[in-house]
Amino acid sequence: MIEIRNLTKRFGAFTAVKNLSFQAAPGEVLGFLGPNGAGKSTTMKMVTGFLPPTEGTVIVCGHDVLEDPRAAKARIGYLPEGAPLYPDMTPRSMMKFVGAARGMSSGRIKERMEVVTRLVDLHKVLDQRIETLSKGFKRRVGLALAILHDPDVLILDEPTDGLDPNQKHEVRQLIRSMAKGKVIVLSTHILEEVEAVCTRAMIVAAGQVCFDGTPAELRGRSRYAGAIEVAVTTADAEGARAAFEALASVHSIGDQAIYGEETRFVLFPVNGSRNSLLDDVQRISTEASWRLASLSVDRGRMDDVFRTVTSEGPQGSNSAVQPMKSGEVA
Ligand SMILES: Nc1ncnc2c1ncn2[C@@H]1O[C@H](COP(=O)(O)OP(=O)(O)OP(=O)(O)O)[C@@H](O)[C@H]1O
Repeated sequence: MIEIRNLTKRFGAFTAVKNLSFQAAPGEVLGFLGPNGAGKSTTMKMVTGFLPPTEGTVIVCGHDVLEDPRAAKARIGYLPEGAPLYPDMTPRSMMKFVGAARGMSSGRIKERMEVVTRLVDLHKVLDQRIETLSKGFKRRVGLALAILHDPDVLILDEPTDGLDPNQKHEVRQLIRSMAKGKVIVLSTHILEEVEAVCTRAMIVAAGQVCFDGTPAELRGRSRYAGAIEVAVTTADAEGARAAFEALASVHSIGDQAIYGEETRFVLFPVNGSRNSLLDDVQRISTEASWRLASLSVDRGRMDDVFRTVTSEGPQGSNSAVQPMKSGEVA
């Protein structure tokens, strides 16, 4: 369990993190999102005891990071941004070095190295100099070092940054496989990553929490959540649009875009009438001279809600997101 109370960090006159409070329990994978400079790394450094807060308290598994740093740090595994490593060492020698620095016995280091090497799949490169490894393997070495002492809390600063899609997939799988019984906090700029890996999403902007909920709740805040996307042949677009506009279940028509032979519309339903809108669209398409090429319900768009949430400011000060009227520009 980690508990963060009223955490603040000031650099001179600039406040990077403002009065941040949250708790995370074992089993939670908390995705920390936010624009550049939001204060994510600064928060992670304070949680791991690498940076003293200006104000506030961090409790890790019952230990105050400032008052009892050794006990707290023994429970934390930290993958810093960029995963700094010693380029001349090999993964094997670096694991031994870090294990010894953490006060682990040689027997325990050996036992954990076997487990960790298997977990992050390092066998092939165990004795290769780190500077000659690919980015993906370097990140795996960073993860191996972070989990070597089997910590209860894992703090991962942009764990998939700079990795190719396959490597991202592997690291995400690894994080998910480690989540049971641990608290994992990871920062990322990739909204899909939060859905793929996290049980909880927290968005910070200008050092303050703007959103705290599940990834599904985050997506659900999008004005597109529940909107209906339809496609018709471009030659029929004008007639179809007029028919959609005439429906009582349509609140407004959003983006209209041409993709090859097809034109797609986003139809926003009048509050509470998504099912009627679905029925209406299907009915008029069978009655009309044109046919639907596709019809789908939008689950909400992460990038859209991220923009809205981060521009609205701290949690509690924001209002519900409303669909726009026809003709308004997204
Ligand atoms: N040592 C420092 N001295 C002065 N300002 C700092 C220091 N460290 C961070 N900052 C500032 O604090 C703010 C928050 O930085 P931080 O690195 O925590 O942001 P971030 O959310 O992790 O950003 P990114 O997504 O770009 O990694 C930034 O404006 C940064 O310039």
